[in-house]
Amino acid sequence: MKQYLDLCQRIIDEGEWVENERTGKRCLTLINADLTYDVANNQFPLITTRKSFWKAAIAELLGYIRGYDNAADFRALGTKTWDANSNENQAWLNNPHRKGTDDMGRVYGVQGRSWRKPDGSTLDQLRKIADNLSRGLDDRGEILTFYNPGEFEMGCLRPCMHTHTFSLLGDTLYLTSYQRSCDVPLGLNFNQIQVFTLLALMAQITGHKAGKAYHKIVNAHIYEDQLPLMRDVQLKREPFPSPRLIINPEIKTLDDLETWVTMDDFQVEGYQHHDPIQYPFSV
Ligand SMILES: Nc1nc(=O)c2c([nH]1)NC[C@@H]1CN(c3ccc(C(=O)N[C@@H](CCC(=O)O)C(=O)O)cc3)CN21
Ligand SMILES: O=c1ccn([C@H]2C[C@H](O)[C@@H](COP(=O)(O)O)O2)c(=O)[nH]1
Repeated sequence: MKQYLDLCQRIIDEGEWVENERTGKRCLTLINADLTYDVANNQFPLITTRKSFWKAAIAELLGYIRGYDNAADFRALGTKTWDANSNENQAWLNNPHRKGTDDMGRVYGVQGRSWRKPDGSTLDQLRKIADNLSRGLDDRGEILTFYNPGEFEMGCLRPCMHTHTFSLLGDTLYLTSYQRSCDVPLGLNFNQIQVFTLLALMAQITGHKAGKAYHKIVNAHIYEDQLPLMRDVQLKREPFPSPRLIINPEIKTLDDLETWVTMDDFQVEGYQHHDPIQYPFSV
């Protein structure tokens, strides 16, 4: 939690104002942030200085793992986070590749589970990683990437957290996740949970201990309409200790994640938090 608050403070102290054409809003912007999560000791990086809707963040991750391309499927899992980008951004609404209401196009999990090869067949990046790690193999290329510049125009948004690299040292699994663009008040609240949970889940289904997760962010920003709430409300609060994430031990394979897992298979213990804060969202 301290590292999150330190990053917010650093953006306020050292950030520079940058115009953003896509949203039409200015952002206070900092380049380069490194966050580390202690998955081995179950220090769940849940924001405590406001109420965090952590189930929505895990639902979003599960949707990526399943390769969903539709905001309705995300809603069925328990998150509305893709409603705006799939249905309210004019550039995407005008895009001939959009297949109708709720379509997100070829983003995130679509690339992760069915990357298109030149011969027309598809590649399942996550299945290959899960299979290798389950056999105790790290080929130094256990990389799940959603970043496919050749298909950017076929999706509603370029992926923000775009690449996850898994590494095996002995019987301990590590994760390094890269993010090109980070809405620190809203997006990072979810992305921290997702990086932590992705490592915890992959360790569990491949039969390894979880080590640390490293989260590398390039452009970390606060939108101008979020700044007063961050500076004058959230940063004035004292954090509480980290809660713990409990994952159903019956989740044992990638197939389990793809078929029967729901948000009921995740619990949080010891979550003390301050009141919610509603940050403005930019589409
Ligand atoms: N501007 C922007 N920021 C983002 O963080 C973001 C995007 N766009 N577009 C794609 C996804 C969607 N994400 C989202 C979208 C909405 C919330 C949000 O509204 N969160 C609220 C409450 C969520 C709830 O009630 O479930 C929050 O207070 O955290 C968070 C992340 C993250 N990403
Ligand atoms: O997982 C996510 C997804 C998105 N965001 C934020 C980062 C930016 O504020 C916007 C995306 O805008 P771009 O113009 O494509 O950079 O969404 C996030 O923080 N986390």
